[in-house]
Amino acid sequence: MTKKPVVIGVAGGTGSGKTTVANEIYRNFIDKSILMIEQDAYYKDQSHKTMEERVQTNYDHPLAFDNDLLLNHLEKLLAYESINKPQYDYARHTRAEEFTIVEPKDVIILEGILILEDKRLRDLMDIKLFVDTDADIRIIRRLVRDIEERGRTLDSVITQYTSIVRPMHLQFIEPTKRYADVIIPEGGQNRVAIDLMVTKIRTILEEKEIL
Ligand SMILES: Nc1ncnc2c1ncn2[C@@H]1O[C@H](COP(=O)(O)OP(=O)(O)O)[C@@H](O)[C@H]1O
Ligand SMILES: Nc1ccn([C@@H]2O[C@H](COP(=O)(O)O)[C@@H](O)[C@H]2O)c(=O)n1
Repeated sequence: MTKKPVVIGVAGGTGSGKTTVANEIYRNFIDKSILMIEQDAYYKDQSHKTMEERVQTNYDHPLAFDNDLLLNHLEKLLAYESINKPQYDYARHTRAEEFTIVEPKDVIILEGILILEDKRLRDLMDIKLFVDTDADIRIIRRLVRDIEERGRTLDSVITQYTSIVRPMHLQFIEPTKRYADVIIPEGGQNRVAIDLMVTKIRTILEEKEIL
């Protein structure tokens, strides 16, 4: 059997706990070969646009992402080739000049709001997870995070959430739950779900004769 990495997709709404879940899984394999790819790193480059134009972008629509590049990078990692992963700057709403060189690993965690929306990405995943957290909790988490870490103001988070994030979530993100193999309520605090996932990933690695 040809050796091929295991791909775990972690989807869910903004603030649902995707990154926390992905980090928890990652932590359990730190001794093994594991890497993380954030779909956010593949937001389309907007360096040619003015700041005023960038602020108007709908970042919760499938077309905001360069999924062709993401797909190309995943295919390389699946062939055990390294990639130059883009870096994203939330405050400037565009890609940074620098790249991160990512070396191939046996387990790939792909995390992002719309990773289950694109069939090409879904088809590469061995396990598809959807982190399901109530909208009121998600907006509270997002408010705190975006102001502390992503350079946004209270006003901009509220306006963006009501006019774009919420409607896009209902139209594009929530419906992808149907593609998930496992729905994880409450994200990173859900120890049972994390442990089950880690066990399942180990089983797949054994089946693929990677472990
Ligand atoms: N179960 C939890 N309880 C409290 N805070 C949490 C929990 N899960 C995540 N957070 C916090 O909420 C914010 C968003 O979580 P994160 O995992 O980044 O979500 P996502 O990647 O889905 O946007 C972060 O600041 C994180 O520390
Ligand atoms: N320039 C940007 C780019 C993205 N966003 C928001 O990020 C959210 C996705 O990231 P999570 O970690 O929350 O999953 C998404 O809802 C975008 O609205 C942004 O505000 N500005």
